[in-house]
Amino acid sequence: MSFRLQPASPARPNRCQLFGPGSRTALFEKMAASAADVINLDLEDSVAPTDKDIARANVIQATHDVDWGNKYLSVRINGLDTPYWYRDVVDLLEQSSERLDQIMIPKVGCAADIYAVDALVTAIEAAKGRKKKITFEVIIESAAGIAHAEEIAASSPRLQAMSLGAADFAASMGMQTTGIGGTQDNYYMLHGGVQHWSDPWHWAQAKIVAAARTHGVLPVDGPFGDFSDDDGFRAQARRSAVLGMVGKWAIHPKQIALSNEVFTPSDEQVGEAREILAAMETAKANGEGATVYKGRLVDIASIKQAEVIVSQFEMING
Ligand SMILES: CCC(=O)SCCNC(=O)CCNC(=O)[C@H](O)C(C)(C)COP(=O)(O)OP(=O)(O)OC[C@H]1O[C@@H](n2cnc3c(N)ncnc32)[C@H](O)[C@@H]1OP(=O)(O)O
Ligand SMILES: O=CC(=O)O
Ligand SMILES: [Mg+2]
Repeated sequence: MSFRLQPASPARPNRCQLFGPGSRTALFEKMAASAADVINLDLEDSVAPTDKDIARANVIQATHDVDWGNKYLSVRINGLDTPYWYRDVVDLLEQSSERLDQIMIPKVGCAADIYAVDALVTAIEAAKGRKKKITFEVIIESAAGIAHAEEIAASSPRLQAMSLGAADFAASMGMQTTGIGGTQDNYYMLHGGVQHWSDPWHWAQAKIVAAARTHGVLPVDGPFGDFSDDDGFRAQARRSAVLGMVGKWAIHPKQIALSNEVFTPSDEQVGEAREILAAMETAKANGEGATVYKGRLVDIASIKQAEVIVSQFEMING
């Protein structure tokens, strides 16, 4: 381990982030009643330019009127390349209730983007005497964003989560696809004349996980567009979970249960992790750093691996 210890990530469940357009107020109560851990009310790409003002007003009103229960409540503002974002921040910070937890900043390309939003948020919080410090989450969804993922992850103590936005990412990278996440037909290797599909999102996810974990930020997988494809969603989410991501977006309510299922360690995983911890307790009592569990090596690193699973499970189950 480096002299500088890896900071802990925020200890709150983030298995599913449910999105809904700020212009569709009829969805707000349904979102609040859902089983998602995080709610993302959107002012950005699911809202038409003509509806930006009304969506902003709706979302602010909903921070006062809707009972969001124990949800982590986040609002996605517009990108810093638009004329809308400053008004989003000013109105949200001046007019929303203290129920607002977080702002999601899309299309982040460098640490200075976060600095600019942080400066504005900090000034308004002070001016309005807001008691709760708003947290940030970012979307990495451009070539610049992925190139600068680490400096972005380090950019502000407000930053809690970093998502991969597969749709804008694909566009920015010039990827030849209209798919939002998931298997891409043309991304395969040939072996003995047989096609083997690979995962074009993998390297970006891995880069986000490393950047986020280095700075104590939660890495999150973004949208999976085909909400008719439960198995495809599950497969993508399972790969993300194995890579170290803590959750995934839902762009339709039917994806919530799938996400919660994948990002909650199963009884079997937790049972095995606890057995490994017990095996290592016995090893320690015997003065050993390594031992055998079910025919395989476990050692002091295995304790940390097992603790990841047990602590995820315990955090989710209170
Ligand atoms: C891709 C890049 C990104 O930026 S993704 C993030 C931004 N996008 C979004 O926020 C889109 C979020 N999703 C939606 O707007 C809708 O779910 C879309 C995909 C348009 C589908 O809506 P709709 O045609 O109403 O779906 P449906 O008839 O199958 O709905 C079934 C029941 O579920 C409800 N529902 C729908 N969407 C949500 C939602 N996001 N949150 C909570 N509830 C939702 C519908 O109202 C419907 O309810 P009911 O059964 O009639 O009571
Ligand atoms: O904002 C999300 C995306 O996939 O683009
Ligand atoms: Mg996007």
